[in-house]
Amino acid sequence: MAAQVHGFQTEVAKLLKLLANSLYSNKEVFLRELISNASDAIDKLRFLSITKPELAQEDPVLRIRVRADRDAGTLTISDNGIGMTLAEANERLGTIANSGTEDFLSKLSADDAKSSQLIGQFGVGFYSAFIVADRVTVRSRAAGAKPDEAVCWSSDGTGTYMSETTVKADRGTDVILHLKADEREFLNDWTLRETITKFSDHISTPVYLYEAPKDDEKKEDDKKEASSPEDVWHQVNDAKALWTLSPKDVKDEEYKAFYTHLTHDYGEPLAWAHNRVEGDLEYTSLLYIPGEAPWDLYGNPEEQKGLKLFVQRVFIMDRAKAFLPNYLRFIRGLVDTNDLPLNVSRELLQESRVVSKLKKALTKRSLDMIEKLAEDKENVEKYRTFWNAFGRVLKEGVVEDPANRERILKCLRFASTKTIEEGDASLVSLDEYIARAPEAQKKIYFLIAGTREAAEHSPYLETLKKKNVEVLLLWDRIDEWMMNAITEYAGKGFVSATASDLELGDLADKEEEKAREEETKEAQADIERLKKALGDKVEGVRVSTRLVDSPSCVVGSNDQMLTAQMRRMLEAAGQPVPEEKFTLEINPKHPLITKALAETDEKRFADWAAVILEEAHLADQGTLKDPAGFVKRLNALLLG
Ligand SMILES: Nc1ncnc2c1ncn2[C@@H]1O[C@H](COP(=O)(O)OP(=O)(O)OP(=O)(O)O)[C@@H](O)[C@H]1O
Repeated sequence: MAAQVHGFQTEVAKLLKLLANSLYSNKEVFLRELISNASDAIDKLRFLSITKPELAQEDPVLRIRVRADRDAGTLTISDNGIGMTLAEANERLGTIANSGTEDFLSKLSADDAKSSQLIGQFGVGFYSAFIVADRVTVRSRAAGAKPDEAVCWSSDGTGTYMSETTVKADRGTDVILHLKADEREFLNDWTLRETITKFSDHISTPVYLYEAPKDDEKKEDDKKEASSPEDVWHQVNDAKALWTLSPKDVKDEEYKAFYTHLTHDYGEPLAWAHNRVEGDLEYTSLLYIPGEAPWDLYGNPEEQKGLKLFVQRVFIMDRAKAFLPNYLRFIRGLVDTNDLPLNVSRELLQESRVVSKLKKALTKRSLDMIEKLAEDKENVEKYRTFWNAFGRVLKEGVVEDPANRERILKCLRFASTKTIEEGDASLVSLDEYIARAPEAQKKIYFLIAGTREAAEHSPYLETLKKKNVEVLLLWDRIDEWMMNAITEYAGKGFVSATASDLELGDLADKEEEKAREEETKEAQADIERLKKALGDKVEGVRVSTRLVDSPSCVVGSNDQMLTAQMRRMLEAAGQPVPEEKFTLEINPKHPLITKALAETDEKRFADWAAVILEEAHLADQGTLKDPAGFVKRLNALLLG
C-alpha cells in the first residue's frame, strides 16, 4: 500500500507546539513516557497470551531495548510487546483519546515542572518524543500479524503524519527518534543510563541499553563475528515488581519513584501503605495518597482513575474502580491478588464476592492510612495539604459509607468560631472540639451558611459566642447533605445554631432564662404589634435567645425546613422551591427595635417591621425577594 499522509487531530497539533516550548527544561521526560508505553505494550501482550499463548511464542522473552546510533543521530526504543496494526497506529498516534485534552491544554503553563507532571496524566505521553526529535518514526508489528503486515508511521510533528504498511521481522514496536541537532546528549551512554535508571527501575520488564564495545575491543570484535547480545545489551533496571518485595526491603525513595511510575505524577505522594495479606483473602496492595488533587477529581465518574489490578503478578487492567468506594477515588495504587481468575473482566468484577471483600479490606487500609496521617503530630502540614486537596471528597463518605462513618468523621476537619480567630490555617477535629468544650456542653454546635463570611458574621452565633461555646462553621456545598446524615459523634448530638428551638441545655443560665421570660412578658404587646404589621409574611414573632448585637434574625418554623443553602441548591438546579414562612426573632434591647417600637404612625411602623424582617432575611440568605421594595422602605425611614 502506498504511503498515506494524514493531518493530526487539531488538539494534537496544538499540543505538539505547546509541549516543545513548555517542557524545555524537563525534556528527558520523553524517555519516561516512551519506556512506559513500551512497558504497557508488554503488559498487554502478557495478559493476552494467558488465553492465546501462541501470540508470544516466537519471541517469548519480553524486554525493552534502548539503542543510540551516533552516526545516524537516532535513538530507538524497542519492545516486543503487543504492537500495532496500521489502523491502530493511525488511530492512536494521531489523536488524543482523553476527553480532557482541552482542559489539559489550558493548564499547560510557563511553569515547566507543573506541566511535565501533567503530561502523563493526560495520556499524551507519546507526543513528548517531539520535544527532542525533529522526526519520529514508529515501526510496529502487532502480535499475531505477519511480517509484511507491519506499519511504518512517521512525522516531523508539524501537523501531518505519514503511514504505510511495511515489513518487520519481529513482533513489537520500534520508536525511532531522529534527534534535533542540539539534543544529541541523548546519544551519550552515560546520560541514557542515568535517565533510564531514574525512570525505569521499578518497571517489571527488563530494560536493556545498547553499549557498544570500546574502540579497541571493537577492532578485536570486528575480526570476530558480531558480538553476542550479552556483550552489548546491558540491563539497567532490576525489573522486580516492587510490591512483591517485603515492605522492610523497600526504601522510601523507591516507593516514591514507583508512585511516579504508576501515576505519572511527578510530585511526591503524601503517604503510602503497602500490605501483604495471607489467609482467607490473599492480596498485596500498595496504596498512595497523592500530594495534589488531580484536575478531574470532581469530573465525570467514568473517567476516575481507580487502581491497577494484577492477578498473580500479571497486569490485568488499569482504572479498576470496583476496589474502592467513590469517596476514596483520589487514592492511587495497585492490588495484586491470587483470588481472582486471570481472565477476569470488568463486568465480572462488579459481581464478584472476592472483589467486594477486597473493597472492604482496601477501604479499611485507605482509612487507616488517612487516620495515620491525621494523627502524625510531627507532620501537621501534610494533613493540612491532604485536607485542602481531598477533604471535600472525604466528606462524601459520611453519607456514602455508614459502616465507616465514625472513622471518617474522626478524620474531618472544621473551621470554627475559635479557629477563625486563630487564623486561616487552623482547623479543628471533632475529637479536639469535644476535648476543649466546657463540661456543661453536651452537644456539638454547628452553623451552615452560604459563604465563609456569612458563617463568620452570622447573627445566629451571638449568644453562643458570648457563652464561649465553639461553633463549627460550614459553607461547602456538600455540608448540608453531610450534616443531614449525622446525628451524633462519640455519643454527642449535633445542634444547628439556626435550629428553631436552640437547645442550650446546661449552658443555659438560669438567671438569663428568667430575665428572658420577663422580657417576653413585657414585650408581649410589642410582639403582637409586630405580628399584626407583618401579617402572613411570618409564621410568628418572638424574643430571641441567640441575639446579642443584632436586632433580629429569622428561624425556620421547624427543623424539617429547607435551609438557605438547600434552597439555593434547589434554585440552581431549576427545582421548584417551596414557599416557606419563618419566625422572626427580635432582640428587644437593640436600639433599632426600640426605635421602631417608639413609632406612633402605624403606616411608618409597618415599614419598620418589614425592614427588620428583610434585614434578617438578608443576613441569612444574602438575597431578598423584593430588594427594590426594601431599599424604598429603608430610604423612607432614613429620610423620615
Ligand atoms: N510501544 C507501543 N506499543 C504499542 N502501542 C503503543 C506503544 N506506544 C504507544 N502505543 C499506543 O498509542 C497510544 C497513545 O500513547 P500515548 O503515550 O500518547 O498515551 P497513553 O499511553 O494512552 O497514555 P499515558 O501516556 O497516559 O499512559 C497508547 O495508548 C497505545 O495504544
